[in-house]
Amino acid sequence: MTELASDLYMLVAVLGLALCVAYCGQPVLCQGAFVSAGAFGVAHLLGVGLPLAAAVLLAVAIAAVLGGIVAVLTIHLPRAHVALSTWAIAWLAYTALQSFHWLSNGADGLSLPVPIRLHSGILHLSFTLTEGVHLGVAAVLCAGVIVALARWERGVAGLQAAALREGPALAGTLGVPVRARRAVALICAAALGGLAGAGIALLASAAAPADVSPLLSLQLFVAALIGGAAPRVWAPVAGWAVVAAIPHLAGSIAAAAEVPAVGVDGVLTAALLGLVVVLRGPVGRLLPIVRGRPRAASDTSDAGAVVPGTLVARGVSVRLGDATILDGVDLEVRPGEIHALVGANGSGKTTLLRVLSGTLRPTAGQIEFRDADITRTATARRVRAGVTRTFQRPAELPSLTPYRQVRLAALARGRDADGGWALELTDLDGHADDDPRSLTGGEQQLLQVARAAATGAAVLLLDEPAAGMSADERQRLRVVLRRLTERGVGLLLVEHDSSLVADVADRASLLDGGRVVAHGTPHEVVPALTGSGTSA
Ligand SMILES: Nc1ncnc2c1ncn2[C@@H]1O[C@H](COP(=O)(O)OP(=O)(O)OP(=O)(O)O)[C@@H](O)[C@H]1O
Repeated sequence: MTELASDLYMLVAVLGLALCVAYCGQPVLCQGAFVSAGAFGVAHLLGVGLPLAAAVLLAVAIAAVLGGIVAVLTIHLPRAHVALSTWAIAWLAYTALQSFHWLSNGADGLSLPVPIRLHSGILHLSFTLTEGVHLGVAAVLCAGVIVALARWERGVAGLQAAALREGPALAGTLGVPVRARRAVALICAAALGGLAGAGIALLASAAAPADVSPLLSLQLFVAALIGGAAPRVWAPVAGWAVVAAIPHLAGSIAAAAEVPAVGVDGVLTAALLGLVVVLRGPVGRLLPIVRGRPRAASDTSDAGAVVPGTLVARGVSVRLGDATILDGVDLEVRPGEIHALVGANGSGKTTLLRVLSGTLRPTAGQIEFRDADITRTATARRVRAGVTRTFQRPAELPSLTPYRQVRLAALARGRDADGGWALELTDLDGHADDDPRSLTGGEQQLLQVARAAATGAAVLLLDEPAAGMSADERQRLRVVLRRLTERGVGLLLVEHDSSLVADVADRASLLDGGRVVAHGTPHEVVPALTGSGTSA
Protein backbone atom coordinates (compact mmCIF):
# COMPACT_ATOMS: atom_id res chain seq x y z
CA MET A 1 0.00 0.00 0.00
CA THR A 2 2.88 2.36 0.86
CA GLU A 3 4.44 1.79 -2.54
CA LEU A 4 1.20 2.49 -4.40
CA ALA A 5 0.64 5.69 -2.42
CA SER A 6 4.23 6.75 -3.12
CA ASP A 7 3.80 6.04 -6.85
CA LEU A 8 0.57 8.03 -6.92
CA TYR A 9 2.24 11.00 -5.23
CA MET A 10 5.03 10.79 -7.79
CA LEU A 11 2.42 10.69 -10.58
CA VAL A 12 1.35 14.16 -9.41
CA ALA A 13 4.93 15.33 -10.05
CA VAL A 14 4.89 13.64 -13.48
CA LEU A 15 1.59 15.27 -14.46
CA GLY A 16 2.94 18.66 -13.40
CA LEU A 17 6.10 18.13 -15.41
CA ALA A 18 4.04 17.02 -18.43
CA LEU A 19 2.71 20.60 -18.55
CA CYS A 20 6.22 21.79 -19.41
CA VAL A 21 7.62 18.82 -21.30
CA ALA A 22 4.73 17.24 -23.20
CA TYR A 23 2.42 20.23 -23.61
CA CYS A 24 4.70 23.27 -23.87
CA GLY A 25 7.75 21.47 -25.34
CA GLN A 26 10.17 22.62 -22.62
CA PRO A 27 12.69 19.89 -21.74
CA VAL A 28 12.87 20.53 -17.99
CA LEU A 29 15.20 18.06 -16.28
CA CYS A 30 15.11 19.23 -12.66
CA GLN A 31 11.70 18.10 -11.40
CA GLY A 32 13.52 15.99 -8.77
CA ALA A 33 14.90 19.23 -7.31
CA PHE A 34 11.35 20.56 -6.84
CA VAL A 35 10.30 17.25 -5.29
CA SER A 36 13.20 17.59 -2.84
CA ALA A 37 12.17 21.18 -2.03
CA GLY A 38 8.74 19.85 -1.02
CA ALA A 39 10.15 16.90 0.93
CA PHE A 40 12.86 18.76 2.87
CA GLY A 41 10.67 21.85 3.15
CA VAL A 42 7.88 20.00 4.92
CA ALA A 43 10.39 18.15 7.15
CA HIS A 44 12.00 21.41 8.30
CA LEU A 45 8.71 23.22 8.75
CA LEU A 46 7.18 20.43 10.82
CA GLY A 47 10.43 20.37 12.75
CA VAL A 48 9.98 24.01 13.79
CA GLY A 49 6.47 23.23 14.99
CA LEU A 50 4.27 24.44 12.11
CA PRO A 51 0.87 22.72 11.82
CA LEU A 52 0.70 20.10 9.06
CA ALA A 53 -1.47 22.03 6.58
CA ALA A 54 0.64 25.19 6.91
CA ALA A 55 3.86 23.19 6.53
CA VAL A 56 2.64 21.50 3.33
CA LEU A 57 1.36 24.76 1.82
CA LEU A 58 4.58 26.57 2.62
CA ALA A 59 6.71 23.72 1.22
CA VAL A 60 4.68 23.84 -2.01
CA ALA A 61 5.12 27.62 -2.12
CA ILE A 62 8.90 27.23 -1.71
CA ALA A 63 8.97 24.77 -4.63
CA ALA A 64 6.87 27.18 -6.73
CA VAL A 65 9.24 30.08 -5.98
CA LEU A 66 12.18 27.89 -6.99
CA GLY A 67 10.25 27.08 -10.18
CA GLY A 68 9.87 30.82 -10.77
CA ILE A 69 13.62 31.34 -10.35
CA VAL A 70 14.41 28.49 -12.77
CA ALA A 71 11.88 30.01 -15.21
CA VAL A 72 13.59 33.41 -15.09
CA LEU A 73 16.93 31.71 -15.75
CA THR A 74 15.81 29.48 -18.61
CA ILE A 75 12.65 30.60 -20.48
CA HIS A 76 14.57 32.69 -23.01
CA LEU A 77 16.96 29.84 -23.86
CA PRO A 78 16.77 27.44 -26.83
CA ARG A 79 15.47 23.98 -25.94
CA ALA A 80 18.86 22.23 -25.85
CA HIS A 81 20.15 24.86 -23.43
CA VAL A 82 17.03 24.48 -21.24
CA ALA A 83 17.71 20.74 -21.00
CA LEU A 84 21.37 21.24 -20.10
CA SER A 85 20.83 24.04 -17.61
CA THR A 86 17.94 22.31 -15.79
CA TRP A 87 19.97 19.09 -15.66
CA ALA A 88 22.77 21.13 -14.05
CA ILE A 89 20.23 22.53 -11.56
CA ALA A 90 19.17 18.96 -10.66
CA TRP A 91 22.80 18.12 -9.87
CA LEU A 92 23.35 21.38 -7.97
CA ALA A 93 20.32 20.71 -5.77
CA TYR A 94 21.47 17.16 -5.07
CA THR A 95 25.03 18.31 -4.31
CA ALA A 96 23.70 21.02 -1.98
CA LEU A 97 21.61 18.45 -0.10
CA GLN A 98 24.64 16.23 0.34
CA SER A 99 27.05 19.03 1.23
CA PHE A 100 25.06 21.19 3.66
CA HIS A 101 24.38 19.26 6.83
CA TRP A 102 21.92 21.89 8.13
CA LEU A 103 19.82 21.41 5.00
CA SER A 104 19.47 17.66 4.94
CA ASN A 105 21.29 16.16 7.92
CA GLY A 106 23.76 14.68 5.43
CA ALA A 107 23.22 11.33 3.74
CA ASP A 108 21.00 10.15 6.64
CA GLY A 109 18.38 12.75 5.81
CA LEU A 110 15.72 14.21 8.09
CA SER A 111 13.17 12.27 10.13
CA LEU A 112 9.62 13.54 10.47
CA PRO A 113 7.66 13.24 13.75
CA VAL A 114 5.66 9.98 13.97
CA PRO A 115 2.72 9.59 14.01
CA ILE A 116 1.77 12.66 11.98
CA ARG A 117 -1.63 13.97 13.00
CA LEU A 118 -3.87 16.42 11.18
CA HIS A 119 -5.91 18.56 13.53
CA SER A 120 -8.49 21.19 12.65
CA GLY A 121 -9.97 23.15 15.54
CA ILE A 122 -12.51 24.81 13.22
CA LEU A 123 -13.82 21.53 11.77
CA HIS A 124 -13.34 19.67 15.08
CA LEU A 125 -11.43 17.12 13.06
CA SER A 126 -8.38 15.16 14.10
CA PHE A 127 -6.91 12.08 12.50
CA THR A 128 -3.63 10.29 11.98
CA LEU A 129 -2.01 10.10 8.55
CA THR A 130 -2.00 6.33 8.10
CA GLU A 131 -0.97 4.57 4.88
CA GLY A 132 -4.64 4.24 3.96
CA VAL A 133 -5.19 7.99 4.37
CA HIS A 134 -2.12 8.70 2.23
CA LEU A 135 -3.42 6.36 -0.46
CA GLY A 136 -6.76 8.17 -0.48
CA VAL A 137 -5.16 11.63 -0.52
CA ALA A 138 -2.71 10.67 -3.30
CA ALA A 139 -5.52 9.15 -5.40
CA VAL A 140 -7.70 12.26 -4.97
CA LEU A 141 -4.77 14.54 -5.87
CA CYS A 142 -4.03 12.50 -9.01
CA ALA A 143 -7.67 12.51 -10.05
CA GLY A 144 -7.94 16.26 -9.45
CA VAL A 145 -4.80 17.04 -11.47
CA ILE A 146 -5.87 14.71 -14.32
CA VAL A 147 -9.30 16.35 -14.55
CA ALA A 148 -7.77 19.85 -14.43
CA LEU A 149 -5.18 18.92 -17.07
CA ALA A 150 -7.83 17.40 -19.37
CA ARG A 151 -9.99 20.55 -19.09
CA TRP A 152 -6.96 22.76 -19.67
CA GLU A 153 -5.92 20.67 -22.68
CA ARG A 154 -9.37 20.95 -24.30
CA GLY A 155 -9.58 24.70 -23.74
CA VAL A 156 -7.83 27.67 -25.31
CA ALA A 157 -4.75 27.22 -23.11
CA GLY A 158 -4.26 23.81 -24.76
CA LEU A 159 -4.26 25.52 -28.16
CA GLN A 160 -1.61 27.97 -27.04
CA ALA A 161 0.45 25.12 -25.59
CA ALA A 162 0.33 23.32 -28.96
CA ALA A 163 1.78 26.43 -30.60
CA LEU A 164 4.54 26.66 -27.96
CA ARG A 165 5.37 23.00 -28.52
CA GLU A 166 5.17 22.79 -32.30
CA GLY A 167 6.22 26.25 -33.43
CA PRO A 168 7.65 28.56 -30.76
CA ALA A 169 8.69 31.15 -33.39
CA LEU A 170 5.22 30.97 -34.95
CA ALA A 171 3.50 31.19 -31.54
CA GLY A 172 4.74 34.74 -30.98
CA THR A 173 3.41 35.86 -34.38
CA LEU A 174 -0.02 34.52 -33.40
CA GLY A 175 -0.02 36.64 -30.25
CA VAL A 176 0.91 33.91 -27.76
CA PRO A 177 3.02 35.42 -24.94
CA VAL A 178 5.63 32.67 -25.20
CA ARG A 179 7.79 33.45 -22.16
CA ALA A 180 4.87 34.13 -19.82
CA ARG A 181 3.15 30.85 -20.76
CA ARG A 182 6.39 28.90 -20.31
CA ALA A 183 7.01 30.51 -16.93
CA VAL A 184 3.51 29.69 -15.68
CA ALA A 185 3.89 26.07 -16.83
CA LEU A 186 7.22 25.76 -15.01
CA ILE A 187 5.87 27.29 -11.79
CA CYS A 188 2.85 24.92 -11.84
CA ALA A 189 5.15 21.96 -12.51
CA ALA A 190 7.40 22.96 -9.61
CA ALA A 191 4.44 23.42 -7.24
CA LEU A 192 3.06 19.97 -8.12
CA GLY A 193 6.58 18.52 -7.75
CA GLY A 194 6.78 20.14 -4.30
CA LEU A 195 3.36 18.73 -3.37
CA ALA A 196 4.47 15.26 -4.43
CA GLY A 197 7.68 15.60 -2.41
CA ALA A 198 5.80 16.72 0.71
CA GLY A 199 3.38 13.78 0.37
CA ILE A 200 6.19 11.25 -0.04
CA ALA A 201 8.16 12.63 2.92
CA LEU A 202 5.06 12.49 5.13
CA LEU A 203 4.34 8.94 3.94
CA ALA A 204 7.89 7.74 4.63
CA SER A 205 8.29 9.93 7.73
CA ALA A 206 11.66 10.84 6.29
CA ALA A 207 13.40 12.89 3.60
CA ALA A 208 16.76 11.62 2.35
CA PRO A 209 19.00 13.02 -0.44
CA ALA A 210 19.35 9.55 -2.02
CA ASP A 211 15.59 9.52 -2.75
CA VAL A 212 15.75 12.71 -4.81
CA SER A 213 18.92 12.18 -6.84
CA PRO A 214 19.20 13.45 -10.45
CA LEU A 215 18.17 9.94 -11.54
CA LEU A 216 14.70 10.76 -10.20
CA SER A 217 14.66 13.93 -12.36
CA LEU A 218 15.58 11.83 -15.38
CA GLN A 219 12.89 9.23 -14.64
CA LEU A 220 10.21 11.90 -14.18
CA PHE A 221 11.34 13.50 -17.44
CA VAL A 222 11.11 10.21 -19.36
CA ALA A 223 7.62 9.56 -17.95
CA ALA A 224 6.48 13.06 -18.98
CA LEU A 225 8.09 12.74 -22.41
CA ILE A 226 6.19 9.60 -23.35
CA GLY A 227 3.48 10.72 -25.71
CA GLY A 228 4.96 14.22 -25.89
CA ALA A 229 4.73 14.30 -29.69
CA ALA A 230 0.93 14.41 -29.46
CA PRO A 231 0.12 14.75 -25.78
CA ARG A 232 -3.05 13.44 -24.23
CA VAL A 233 -3.64 13.44 -20.51
CA TRP A 234 -3.32 9.65 -20.33
CA ALA A 235 0.18 9.70 -21.84
CA PRO A 236 2.08 10.80 -18.70
CA VAL A 237 -0.01 8.34 -16.64
CA ALA A 238 1.06 5.51 -18.96
CA GLY A 239 4.60 6.92 -18.93
CA TRP A 240 4.82 6.80 -15.16
CA ALA A 241 3.36 3.27 -15.10
CA VAL A 242 6.30 2.18 -17.27
CA VAL A 243 8.97 4.22 -15.47
CA ALA A 244 7.80 3.22 -11.97
CA ALA A 245 8.42 -0.42 -12.91
CA ILE A 246 12.10 0.26 -13.68
CA PRO A 247 13.42 0.09 -10.06
CA HIS A 248 11.69 -3.27 -9.55
CA LEU A 249 13.12 -4.65 -12.78
CA ALA A 250 16.53 -3.16 -11.93
CA GLY A 251 16.39 -4.82 -8.48
CA SER A 252 15.73 -8.26 -9.99
CA ILE A 253 18.46 -7.87 -12.64
CA ALA A 254 20.95 -6.52 -10.08
CA ALA A 255 20.26 -9.43 -7.68
CA ALA A 256 20.69 -12.01 -10.44
CA ALA A 257 23.84 -10.37 -11.85
CA GLU A 258 25.20 -9.35 -8.43
CA VAL A 259 25.76 -5.72 -9.49
CA PRO A 260 24.59 -2.47 -7.81
CA ALA A 261 20.86 -1.85 -8.42
CA VAL A 262 21.30 1.91 -8.86
CA GLY A 263 23.62 1.33 -11.85
CA VAL A 264 21.10 -1.00 -13.54
CA ASP A 265 18.34 1.54 -12.72
CA GLY A 266 20.31 4.29 -14.49
CA VAL A 267 21.10 2.16 -17.55
CA LEU A 268 17.46 1.06 -17.94
CA THR A 269 16.25 4.68 -17.59
CA ALA A 270 18.75 5.91 -20.19
CA ALA A 271 17.76 3.08 -22.56
CA LEU A 272 14.07 3.96 -22.16
CA LEU A 273 14.85 7.64 -22.78
CA GLY A 274 16.65 6.70 -26.02
CA LEU A 275 13.71 4.55 -27.11
CA VAL A 276 11.17 7.30 -26.36
CA VAL A 277 13.22 9.94 -28.21
CA VAL A 278 13.51 7.68 -31.29
CA LEU A 279 9.86 6.59 -31.30
CA ARG A 280 7.93 9.70 -30.25
CA GLY A 281 8.07 11.31 -33.71
CA PRO A 282 6.79 8.29 -35.68
CA VAL A 283 4.26 7.35 -32.96
CA GLY A 284 3.05 10.95 -32.75
CA ARG A 285 2.39 10.96 -36.50
CA LEU A 286 0.27 7.82 -36.16
CA LEU A 287 -1.97 9.28 -33.45
CA PRO A 288 -5.18 10.89 -34.71
CA ILE A 289 -5.35 14.66 -34.25
CA VAL A 290 -7.95 16.21 -31.96
CA ARG A 291 -10.87 17.44 -34.07
CA GLY A 292 -13.13 18.67 -31.26
CA ARG A 293 -13.77 22.40 -31.32
CA PRO A 294 -12.74 24.37 -28.24
CA ARG A 295 -15.52 26.26 -26.48
CA ALA A 296 -17.62 28.01 -29.13
CA ALA A 297 -17.00 31.72 -29.37
CA SER A 298 -19.90 33.72 -28.01
CA ASP A 299 -19.87 36.36 -30.74
CA THR A 300 -18.82 35.82 -34.31
CA SER A 301 -20.82 38.69 -35.76
CA ASP A 302 -17.89 41.11 -36.07
CA ALA A 303 -16.11 38.56 -38.32
CA GLY A 304 -12.74 40.02 -37.46
CA ALA A 305 -13.41 43.69 -38.19
CA VAL A 306 -10.11 45.53 -38.66
CA VAL A 307 -9.10 48.86 -37.15
CA PRO A 308 -6.88 50.26 -39.94
CA GLY A 309 -3.36 51.48 -39.16
CA THR A 310 -0.20 52.57 -40.97
CA LEU A 311 3.13 50.86 -40.30
CA VAL A 312 6.23 52.98 -40.85
CA ALA A 313 9.92 52.07 -40.84
CA ARG A 314 12.28 55.05 -40.44
CA GLY A 315 15.99 54.71 -41.11
CA VAL A 316 16.07 51.05 -40.07
CA SER A 317 19.55 49.53 -39.99
CA VAL A 318 20.60 46.05 -38.90
CA ARG A 319 24.20 45.04 -38.37
CA LEU A 320 25.00 41.43 -37.47
CA GLY A 321 28.65 41.09 -36.54
CA ASP A 322 30.62 42.97 -39.19
CA ALA A 323 27.91 42.63 -41.84
CA THR A 324 25.40 45.39 -42.59
CA ILE A 325 22.17 43.57 -43.47
CA LEU A 326 19.89 46.61 -43.62
CA ASP A 327 21.04 50.17 -44.12
CA GLY A 328 18.72 53.11 -43.40
CA VAL A 329 15.52 51.56 -44.76
CA ASP A 330 12.44 53.81 -44.98
CA LEU A 331 9.12 52.19 -45.82
CA GLU A 332 5.39 52.67 -45.24
CA VAL A 333 2.54 50.13 -45.31
CA ARG A 334 -0.80 51.93 -45.55
CA PRO A 335 -4.32 50.61 -44.83
CA GLY A 336 -5.96 48.84 -47.77
CA GLU A 337 -2.74 48.91 -49.84
CA ILE A 338 -0.40 46.22 -51.04
CA HIS A 339 3.22 47.29 -50.84
CA ALA A 340 5.51 44.84 -52.60
CA LEU A 341 9.04 44.37 -51.30
CA VAL A 342 11.25 42.97 -54.03
CA GLY A 343 14.95 42.27 -54.41
CA ALA A 344 17.48 39.56 -55.15
CA ASN A 345 18.12 36.67 -52.76
CA GLY A 346 20.01 37.91 -49.73
CA SER A 347 19.06 41.58 -50.23
CA GLY A 348 17.51 41.73 -46.74
CA LYS A 349 13.76 41.27 -47.30
CA THR A 350 13.20 38.63 -44.60
CA THR A 351 15.41 40.56 -42.19
CA LEU A 352 13.21 43.62 -42.65
CA LEU A 353 10.12 41.50 -41.97
CA ARG A 354 11.75 40.22 -38.77
CA VAL A 355 12.44 43.78 -37.65
CA LEU A 356 8.91 44.94 -38.49
CA SER A 357 7.33 41.96 -36.69
CA GLY A 358 9.50 42.31 -33.60
CA THR A 359 11.65 39.17 -33.69
CA LEU A 360 14.80 41.21 -34.41
CA ARG A 361 15.78 44.56 -32.86
CA PRO A 362 17.19 47.07 -35.36
CA THR A 363 20.64 48.47 -34.63
CA ALA A 364 19.33 51.91 -35.57
CA GLY A 365 16.07 53.46 -36.70
CA GLN A 366 12.47 53.30 -35.57
CA ILE A 367 9.26 51.35 -36.23
CA GLU A 368 5.97 53.19 -35.79
CA PHE A 369 2.43 51.87 -35.92
CA ARG A 370 -0.59 54.15 -35.66
CA ASP A 371 1.91 56.92 -34.80
CA ALA A 372 3.23 55.05 -31.74
CA ASP A 373 6.84 53.92 -31.46
CA ILE A 374 6.81 50.10 -31.34
CA THR A 375 10.52 49.53 -31.96
CA ARG A 376 10.96 47.81 -28.60
CA THR A 377 7.54 46.13 -28.44
CA ALA A 378 7.74 42.33 -28.20
CA THR A 379 6.32 40.18 -31.02
CA ALA A 380 3.18 38.94 -29.23
CA ARG A 381 2.27 42.46 -28.05
CA ARG A 382 2.89 43.76 -31.57
CA VAL A 383 0.40 41.19 -32.87
CA ARG A 384 -2.22 42.32 -30.39
CA ALA A 385 -1.46 45.92 -31.42
CA GLY A 386 -2.13 44.94 -35.07
CA VAL A 387 1.04 43.80 -36.89
CA THR A 388 1.99 40.21 -37.70
CA ARG A 389 3.90 38.19 -40.28
CA THR A 390 3.93 34.87 -42.11
CA PHE A 391 6.96 32.71 -42.87
CA GLN A 392 8.72 31.81 -46.10
CA ARG A 393 8.20 28.10 -45.42
CA PRO A 394 4.76 27.32 -44.02
CA ALA A 395 5.24 26.80 -40.28
CA GLU A 396 3.01 23.84 -39.51
CA LEU A 397 1.04 23.12 -36.37
CA PRO A 398 0.49 19.43 -37.18
CA SER A 399 -1.70 18.59 -34.19
CA LEU A 400 -4.24 21.39 -34.80
CA THR A 401 -6.96 21.31 -37.45
CA PRO A 402 -7.15 24.46 -39.61
CA TYR A 403 -10.16 25.60 -37.55
CA ARG A 404 -8.25 25.18 -34.29
CA GLN A 405 -5.31 27.08 -35.81
CA VAL A 406 -7.37 30.14 -36.71
CA ARG A 407 -9.19 29.92 -33.37
CA LEU A 408 -5.77 30.02 -31.68
CA ALA A 409 -4.78 33.06 -33.75
CA ALA A 410 -8.09 34.78 -32.96
CA LEU A 411 -7.25 34.62 -29.23
CA ALA A 412 -5.02 37.63 -29.94
CA ARG A 413 -8.31 39.59 -30.22
CA GLY A 414 -9.87 38.15 -27.08
CA ARG A 415 -10.89 34.82 -25.54
CA ASP A 416 -14.24 34.77 -27.31
CA ALA A 417 -13.04 35.82 -30.75
CA ASP A 418 -13.59 33.19 -33.42
CA GLY A 419 -11.32 32.86 -36.46
CA GLY A 420 -13.67 30.78 -38.61
CA TRP A 421 -14.24 33.76 -40.94
CA ALA A 422 -10.54 33.71 -41.88
CA LEU A 423 -10.97 30.20 -43.32
CA GLU A 424 -13.88 31.45 -45.45
CA LEU A 425 -11.80 34.43 -46.55
CA THR A 426 -9.05 32.08 -47.78
CA ASP A 427 -11.50 29.51 -49.23
CA LEU A 428 -10.28 26.92 -46.74
CA ASP A 429 -13.61 26.48 -44.92
CA GLY A 430 -14.02 23.09 -46.61
CA HIS A 431 -10.85 21.95 -44.82
CA ALA A 432 -11.77 23.33 -41.37
CA ASP A 433 -11.60 19.96 -39.58
CA ASP A 434 -9.05 18.23 -41.82
CA ASP A 435 -5.66 16.96 -40.74
CA PRO A 436 -3.43 19.98 -41.64
CA ARG A 437 -0.78 17.60 -42.98
CA SER A 438 -3.22 16.60 -45.74
CA LEU A 439 -3.28 20.15 -47.20
CA THR A 440 -1.28 20.91 -50.35
CA GLY A 441 1.75 23.22 -50.10
CA GLY A 442 -0.34 26.05 -51.56
CA GLU A 443 -3.20 25.45 -49.12
CA GLN A 444 -0.73 25.53 -46.26
CA GLN A 445 0.47 28.92 -47.49
CA LEU A 446 -3.15 30.10 -47.56
CA LEU A 447 -3.60 28.71 -44.05
CA GLN A 448 -0.67 30.89 -42.95
CA VAL A 449 -2.47 33.91 -44.39
CA ALA A 450 -5.73 32.80 -42.70
CA ARG A 451 -3.98 32.50 -39.34
CA ALA A 452 -2.33 35.88 -39.67
CA ALA A 453 -5.63 37.49 -40.69
CA ALA A 454 -7.48 35.79 -37.82
CA THR A 455 -5.30 37.68 -35.31
CA GLY A 456 -7.23 40.76 -36.46
CA ALA A 457 -3.97 42.49 -37.43
CA ALA A 458 -4.29 45.62 -39.56
CA VAL A 459 -0.93 45.01 -41.22
CA LEU A 460 0.18 41.62 -42.51
CA LEU A 461 3.77 41.02 -43.55
CA LEU A 462 3.66 38.15 -46.04
CA ASP A 463 6.94 36.39 -46.81
CA GLU A 464 6.68 34.82 -50.28
CA PRO A 465 3.12 33.51 -49.87
CA ALA A 466 3.03 32.23 -53.49
CA ALA A 467 6.07 29.97 -53.03
CA GLY A 468 5.17 26.39 -53.95
CA MET A 469 1.73 27.36 -55.31
CA SER A 470 0.21 26.03 -58.52
CA ALA A 471 -1.18 28.49 -61.10
CA ASP A 472 -4.70 27.91 -59.72
CA GLU A 473 -3.57 28.51 -56.17
CA ARG A 474 -1.79 31.72 -57.23
CA GLN A 475 -5.09 32.88 -58.67
CA ARG A 476 -6.78 32.04 -55.37
CA LEU A 477 -4.07 34.00 -53.56
CA ARG A 478 -4.73 37.08 -55.74
CA VAL A 479 -8.41 36.94 -54.72
CA VAL A 480 -7.53 36.48 -51.05
CA LEU A 481 -5.14 39.45 -51.07
CA ARG A 482 -7.84 41.60 -52.67
CA ARG A 483 -10.37 40.52 -50.04
CA LEU A 484 -7.92 41.49 -47.31
CA THR A 485 -7.29 44.96 -48.70
CA GLU A 486 -11.04 45.49 -49.11
CA ARG A 487 -11.30 44.95 -45.35
CA GLY A 488 -8.77 47.75 -44.82
CA VAL A 489 -5.78 45.51 -44.11
CA GLY A 490 -2.39 46.80 -45.27
CA LEU A 491 -0.07 44.19 -46.78
CA LEU A 492 3.68 44.12 -47.17
CA LEU A 493 4.24 41.46 -49.79
CA VAL A 494 7.69 39.92 -50.22
CA GLU A 495 7.46 38.19 -53.58
CA HIS A 496 9.70 36.99 -56.42
CA ASP A 497 6.79 36.43 -58.85
CA SER A 498 6.84 39.73 -60.77
CA SER A 499 3.56 39.06 -62.59
CA LEU A 500 1.81 38.58 -59.23
CA VAL A 501 3.40 41.80 -57.96
CA ALA A 502 2.34 43.66 -61.11
CA ASP A 503 -1.23 42.36 -60.75
CA VAL A 504 -1.85 43.08 -57.09
CA ALA A 505 0.63 45.63 -55.71
CA ASP A 506 -0.19 49.33 -55.40
CA ARG A 507 3.41 50.28 -54.65
CA ALA A 508 6.78 48.58 -54.57
CA SER A 509 10.20 49.04 -53.01
CA LEU A 510 13.36 47.43 -54.35
CA LEU A 511 15.98 46.31 -51.85
CA ASP A 512 19.58 45.86 -52.90
CA GLY A 513 22.32 45.06 -50.42
CA GLY A 514 20.09 46.15 -47.53
CA ARG A 515 19.22 49.56 -49.03
CA VAL A 516 16.00 50.69 -50.70
CA VAL A 517 17.29 51.62 -54.15
CA ALA A 518 13.95 52.25 -55.86
CA HIS A 519 10.44 53.08 -54.81
CA GLY A 520 7.30 53.62 -56.90
CA THR A 521 4.66 51.66 -58.82
CA PRO A 522 5.50 48.01 -59.59
CA HIS A 523 6.11 48.90 -63.26
CA GLU A 524 8.59 51.60 -62.24
CA VAL A 525 10.43 49.47 -59.71
CA VAL A 526 10.40 45.72 -60.44
CA PRO A 527 13.38 44.90 -62.70
CA ALA A 528 11.53 42.16 -64.63
CA LEU A 529 8.74 44.66 -65.44
CA THR A 530 10.95 47.63 -66.24
CA GLY A 531 12.87 45.37 -68.59
CA SER A 532 16.13 46.87 -67.32
CA GLY A 533 17.84 47.53 -64.03
CA THR A 534 16.17 49.84 -61.54
CA SER A 535 14.47 53.17 -61.62
CA ALA A 536 14.33 55.56 -58.72
N1 LIG B 1 21.51 35.71 -38.32
C1 LIG B 1 22.28 36.15 -39.33
N2 LIG B 1 23.60 36.34 -39.15
C2 LIG B 1 24.39 36.79 -40.18
N3 LIG B 1 23.91 37.09 -41.39
C3 LIG B 1 22.62 36.90 -41.63
C4 LIG B 1 21.72 36.42 -40.62
N4 LIG B 1 20.46 36.35 -41.15
C5 LIG B 1 20.59 36.74 -42.43
N5 LIG B 1 21.87 37.07 -42.72
C6 LIG B 1 22.37 37.56 -43.99
O1 LIG B 1 21.65 38.73 -44.29
C7 LIG B 1 21.43 38.83 -45.69
C8 LIG B 1 19.94 39.07 -45.94
O2 LIG B 1 19.22 37.89 -45.60
P1 LIG B 1 17.64 37.81 -45.80
O3 LIG B 1 17.21 36.44 -45.43
O4 LIG B 1 17.01 38.94 -45.11
O5 LIG B 1 17.55 38.01 -47.38
P2 LIG B 1 16.29 37.85 -48.32
O6 LIG B 1 16.27 39.05 -49.20
O7 LIG B 1 15.07 37.58 -47.54
O8 LIG B 1 16.70 36.56 -49.16
P3 LIG B 1 15.74 35.42 -49.81
O9 LIG B 1 15.02 36.07 -50.94
O10 LIG B 1 16.71 34.38 -50.25
O11 LIG B 1 14.85 34.97 -48.73
C9 LIG B 1 21.96 37.56 -46.31
O12 LIG B 1 23.23 37.81 -46.86
C10 LIG B 1 22.08 36.61 -45.16
O13 LIG B 1 23.14 35.71 -45.36
